[in-house]
Amino acid sequence: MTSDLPLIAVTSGEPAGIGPEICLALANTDLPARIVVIGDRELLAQRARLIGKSVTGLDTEHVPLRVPSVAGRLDARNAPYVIDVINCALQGCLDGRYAAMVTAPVQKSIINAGGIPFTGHTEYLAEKTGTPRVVMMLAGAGLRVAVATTHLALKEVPAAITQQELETTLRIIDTDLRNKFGIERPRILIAGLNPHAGEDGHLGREEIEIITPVLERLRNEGMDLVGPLPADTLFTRKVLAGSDAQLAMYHDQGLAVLKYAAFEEGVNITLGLPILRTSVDHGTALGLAGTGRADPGSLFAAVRMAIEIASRKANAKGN
Ligand SMILES: NC(=O)C1=CN([C@@H]2O[C@H](COP(=O)(O)OP(=O)(O)OC[C@H]3O[C@@H](n4cnc5c(N)ncnc54)[C@H](O)[C@@H]3O)[C@@H](O)[C@H]2O)C=CC1
Ligand SMILES: NCC(=O)COP(=O)(O)O
Repeated sequence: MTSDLPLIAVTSGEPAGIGPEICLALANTDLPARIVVIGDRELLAQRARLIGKSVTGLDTEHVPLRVPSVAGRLDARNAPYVIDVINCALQGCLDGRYAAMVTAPVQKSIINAGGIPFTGHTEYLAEKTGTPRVVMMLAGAGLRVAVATTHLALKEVPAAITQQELETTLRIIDTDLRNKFGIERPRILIAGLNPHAGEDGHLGREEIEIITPVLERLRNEGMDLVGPLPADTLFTRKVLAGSDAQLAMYHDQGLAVLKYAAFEEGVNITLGLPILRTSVDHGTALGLAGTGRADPGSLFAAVRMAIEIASRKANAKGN
């Protein structure tokens, strides 16, 4: 029955990017959900005409652009529009109208240029929902790569990895792998921060002073944690075998591997939020906007993951 299907909001993202046109691929799909694309209806129709597609069969919730948008050309005057779209989906999730929100990419720099401080959906949704700590995790090609720090200048990373932050991060990953992914006792591999995981303290002491004490504490509580492991070999097939997730210490340490292995099907999920949010793994690809050549594979994977988790949650409630 149609009414039993989860209602999923998809934000169309930066209007000048590929977000609006990859959302068009969600029209008339046979996915087990009702999909609602949030964005400016005329923008979606215009982008459809540009790439020879149609908006017929696409359910939408209209949020008006501030100024008309041209594919590939950023305009800071539309920064509040991008935020309106995210807020609309978030409010729908908080009200219980939407089972999940799936986000198309935004251009972080132009939101800031528009006068709105913004580092990413991850941090924005955490702040708006009053969640002190969330975790970014990207999944694809059999990997689930979480990061201990998100959008941070590299020189600020070591100071951000404290025992308390790391412990909270691992607890969130463990809890969400159980609750969202149905993994009974997740095995998590943890990367070191320094080359060779610090080489016994000769190449940095974060492994000895921060990471190892946290892992020992949480192992004593029963968590299945392996590490700290040298990051350069953590992602080799033999080391990965049997693991359910991998924790990198910073953005590019983990996400470069994930994107190499699974760019066309990668899904970004924010763990620890009171609502369910998944996302594409790619950015706004301005150079492709309006060409019709953008691959919607990651968006479909993000929608599928949202449906699976929402359905698992609904079934657990029903039991
Ligand atoms: N979830 C989000 O909102 C995300 C936003 N971004 C933002 O996107 C902007 C651009 O970031 P970049 O680093 O240039 O990464 P990007 O992912 O936009 O582009 C990297 C390369 O991948 C290609 N590409 C990206 N998506 C594609 C698709 N669906 N099909 C075919 N080819 C695709 C692009 O043409 C480019 O060659 C930045 O402002 C960044 O912050 C980046 C990642 C995620
Ligand atoms: N590289 C992943 C990324 O930048 C995603 O950011 P967010 O907007 O999901 O926080």
